[in-house]
Amino acid sequence: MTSTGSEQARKAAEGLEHLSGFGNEHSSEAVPGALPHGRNSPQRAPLGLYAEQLSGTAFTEPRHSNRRSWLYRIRPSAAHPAFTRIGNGALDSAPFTDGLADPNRLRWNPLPEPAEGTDFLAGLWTLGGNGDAAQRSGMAVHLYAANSSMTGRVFSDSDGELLIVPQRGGLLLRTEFGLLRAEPGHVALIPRGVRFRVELLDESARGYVCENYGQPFVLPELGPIGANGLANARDFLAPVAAYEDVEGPVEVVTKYCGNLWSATYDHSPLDVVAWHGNLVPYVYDLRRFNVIGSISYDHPDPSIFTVLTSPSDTPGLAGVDFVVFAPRWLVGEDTFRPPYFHRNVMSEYMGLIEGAYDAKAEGFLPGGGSLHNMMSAHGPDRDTFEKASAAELRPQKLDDGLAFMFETRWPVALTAQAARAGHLQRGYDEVWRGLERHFRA
Ligand SMILES: O=C(O)Cc1cc(O)ccc1O
Ligand SMILES: [Fe+2]
Repeated sequence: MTSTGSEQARKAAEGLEHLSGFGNEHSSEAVPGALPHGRNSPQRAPLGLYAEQLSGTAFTEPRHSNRRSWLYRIRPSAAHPAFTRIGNGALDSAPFTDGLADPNRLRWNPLPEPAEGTDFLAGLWTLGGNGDAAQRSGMAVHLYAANSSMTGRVFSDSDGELLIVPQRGGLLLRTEFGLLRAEPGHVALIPRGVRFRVELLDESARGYVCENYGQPFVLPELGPIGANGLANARDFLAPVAAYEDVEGPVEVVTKYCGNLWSATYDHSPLDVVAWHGNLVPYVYDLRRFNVIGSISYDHPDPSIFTVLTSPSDTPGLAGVDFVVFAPRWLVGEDTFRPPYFHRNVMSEYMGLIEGAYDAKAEGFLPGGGSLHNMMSAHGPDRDTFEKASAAELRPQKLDDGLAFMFETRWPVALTAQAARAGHLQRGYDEVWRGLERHFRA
């Protein structure tokens, strides 16, 4: 990418304004008077704009989960030519019919550096997933590695919302709703169907994407925790309206039931001058997460670190949870403090944004990832087990890492490229070898 490109993006990303609050009814206008008052679709929308509704849930879903926004735009989205199929590159979708759900513990190094000129969309690489995109259930795990901003094209995903987890390099997301900045340590969410362009704020960028085909992510219930805690609603930031008034060819790529389709519009579809509603893209700084843990004994289950959850029809059972392991104090008395040994009915994909993770002494790298599929036995590696079993238990600050997990209700089937990847670690099982027997009857 040219340095001018990232300079422009950096300038645009400076001092962005936001609207705060998860799930709020927001409204924003880039030009005063662009939003109609008292109604959504007046006979003539202000300033000659077109009114358009974008829904994220069925019209008839209960109020508390209903999502939609009204967009006031230069041209209606309907004004476009036919889409035609293009190659999917390394992007794949559920159902992963050739995919194998592997009972082995698996771990990958970071993706290899991409070829020169790879943008976010071209740099998406699917590891695996579950469910079925066309059934709006399940999820996919993708990684991305890019060294170029998207230019002359925008992307939208009809199959699900995209939770983007930058690990290296900041991103400027130019969306239909306005601009968002996502740096490593932040997450960004793009709702299903929202058009956006990713520009790089640094020389290169890489990270993770959870594509959620299921119900939109919400904040988890807090139960006995009370009215506050975990991710606080006001820390979720939506953009203010900002539009492109660009006439000329713009490629719009959409992912639709697993395949990429492209159409060349004669204008930019990022032409929304004003909008209101509760279906919005947003960013969240993971360092704002209010970490709750044990102040007596035992290691709590990591559900206590849930940032966002995509509910299923069964109460408490998530299609996918997004969980963060953020800096925190460990004070448990007579407690094995790192993650315990376990076999979990849910499947766990973990990534590392920076530093190290407390269950793995070595080999779990920033930008890499591990998959501990349903019922696979895992937990601390040998070195971590030995150290933590012998440690003197003083209050200890864990502040050298930021890890996360996509935890999903169904096993993750691998793509062939993930199963055969050169960056798949061989011999991951070794980290649990040599766990000695200590039993004395
Ligand atoms: O496997 C992991 O490292 C994730 C995890 C962390 C933890 O603290 C408890 C259970 C669990 O699955
Ligand atoms: Fe686990």
